[in-house]
Amino acid sequence: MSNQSDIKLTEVALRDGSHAVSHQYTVGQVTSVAKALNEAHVPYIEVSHGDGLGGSSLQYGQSLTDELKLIEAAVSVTDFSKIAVLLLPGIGTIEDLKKAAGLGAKMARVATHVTEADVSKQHIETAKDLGMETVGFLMMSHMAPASKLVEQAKLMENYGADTVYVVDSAGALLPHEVKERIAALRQELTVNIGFHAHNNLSLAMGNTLAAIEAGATRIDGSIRCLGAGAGNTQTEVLVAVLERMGLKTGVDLYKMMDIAEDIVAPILPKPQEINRDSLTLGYAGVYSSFLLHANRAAKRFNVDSRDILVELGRREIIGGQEDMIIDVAAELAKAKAPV
Ligand SMILES: C[C@H](O)CC(=O)C(=O)O
Ligand SMILES: [Mn+2]
Repeated sequence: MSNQSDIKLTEVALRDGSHAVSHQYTVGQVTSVAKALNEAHVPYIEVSHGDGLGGSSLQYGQSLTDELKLIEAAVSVTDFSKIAVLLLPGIGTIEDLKKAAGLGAKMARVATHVTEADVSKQHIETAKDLGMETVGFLMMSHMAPASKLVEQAKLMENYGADTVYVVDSAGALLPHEVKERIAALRQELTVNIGFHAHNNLSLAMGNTLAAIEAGATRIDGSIRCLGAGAGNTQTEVLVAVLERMGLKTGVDLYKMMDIAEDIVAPILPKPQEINRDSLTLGYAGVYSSFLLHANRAAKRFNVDSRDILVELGRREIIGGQEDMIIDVAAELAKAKAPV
């Protein structure tokens, strides 16, 4: 196991978890969660629409509250934790980034599909100019071999990313595949390497430990598993596991347990669990944030959401192609209609 004792956690419930609450976060909820996470000394708290800045739309899901208000609220109650924002070029813009920085966001995480890192250049460079810490976030990392990931990660490193993440958006990676990817990045890059898991195959914790063993020092978690699909690596559990391993996070375990139980659990519309739909995301290799949309399409077209997800996986549909969920559901409905 790595002898690194400085694992820096980013809590993503107020961003990735936005999918799980159908993008309905209120200022009150974000304020109470961010304030408590700050008191627990979580280094980074990500706040944005689930699909990043500018994500509120019919295509990605409309937010109840303007995300800039949520960012402002989180910044106003944090004096230890740094507020991070996610930006997917093409969904969010440089202007969105400037507004978030103006409100006090200190970290920009620029996310692209695993083979499209070149579109992150101007966003990473602008974030640097704004004085933000920068992260390159390579989504759907199961869709590319380690050699491709290295090539793409190097682009982000050259643009000025301080950290590059392997992002298992579908929760489809197996531990040996995580290890191979992180080890390759660790060998070829000089910047920090991070890992973001989804628990759809119940592998988020195992994969996270594999990533740490291979050299990752920046890890994402969602408290009470409040993330897309079956959620991410459960942050409070990770803090406990790392402490048992002698790896320091600086995060207060008891406080995290209390936040999970007393503040986050009451926010959840239903407990975060691996059910037939989230399991299918991991099994079929589908972007976790598609779950909400696939469920809605399944109801609308009276088809099995698993069939939609498996077909999306077969077609290798990726983030940004959410309109294909409706197409696939309509096609499945047509195929099963009596002639
Ligand atoms: C926009 C995505 O939801 C980012 C993410 O958390 C992932 O790919 O996983
Ligand atoms: Mn995610």
